[in-house]
Amino acid sequence: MNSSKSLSSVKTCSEDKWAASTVTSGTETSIQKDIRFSEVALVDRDDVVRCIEHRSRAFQGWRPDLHIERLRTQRYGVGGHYKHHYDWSGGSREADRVSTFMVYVDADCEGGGTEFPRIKMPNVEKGRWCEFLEYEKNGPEGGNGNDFGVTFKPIKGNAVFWENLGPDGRGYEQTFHAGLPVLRGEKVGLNIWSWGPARRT
Ligand SMILES: O=C(O)CCC(=O)C(=O)O
Ligand SMILES: [Fe+2]
Repeated sequence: MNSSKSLSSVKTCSEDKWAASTVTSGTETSIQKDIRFSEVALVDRDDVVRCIEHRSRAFQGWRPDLHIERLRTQRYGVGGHYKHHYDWSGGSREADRVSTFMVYVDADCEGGGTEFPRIKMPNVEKGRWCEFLEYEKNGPEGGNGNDFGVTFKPIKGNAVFWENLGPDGRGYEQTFHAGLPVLRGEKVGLNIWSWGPARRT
C-alpha cells in the first residue's frame, strides 16, 4: 500500500475515536485548551499501522532497540494549536521518546505549521527550503540564515523527523516546538514517537 493510501486509512480509522486532547504535567493529566486545543485518536494496530511502524523503525536503522509508541492522530479545527513544548519527558532514566515523526495526514488549512523557534532559518533563497518552510521576507536578503525560528508548512503527505535526545541521553533544547494555530480549515497530524534508551548518567 502506498503512503497516501496508508494515511487515508489511518484517518478513516480515527473517525469514531476523536476525544479532546489532554496535557500531562507531573502526575496530572487534564484538558487545557490554552495549551493544547485539538482532538486525538488512538489508532488501532491494523496491518497498515504495523507497516507504518515497521517503516518508521527501518528509517532509523542506526538505532537498535526502538519501540514505537501506539500511534495517535491529532485533529485541529480553526483555533486549534499546541503551545511550545518538548516531546521528550525526561521522566525516566531508562527510556524516553528518542525521536519524533510529525506526519501531515491532512492539511486543507491555513496556518497550522510546526514551529521550531530555537532553530536557525536556513537560507531559503537556496535549494528547495522555501517549498517546505514558511518565512517572512523581511528586508532585501529575505531568510538570510541569521534568523531564528523555522516553521514547517503543513503539507499533506509530508513528515518532519527529528531526534529529541543527544548521544548523552539529554534532550536537545533546539527541539522546542509548537503546532501553530489553524486559521482556516482542518489539519490532521500523525504522531510517531520512538522510544529508546535515555542513557542518563
Ligand atoms: O501539530 C503540530 O504541528 C505539532 C504537534 C506536536 O508537537 C505534538 O503532537 O507533540
Ligand atoms: Fe510535539
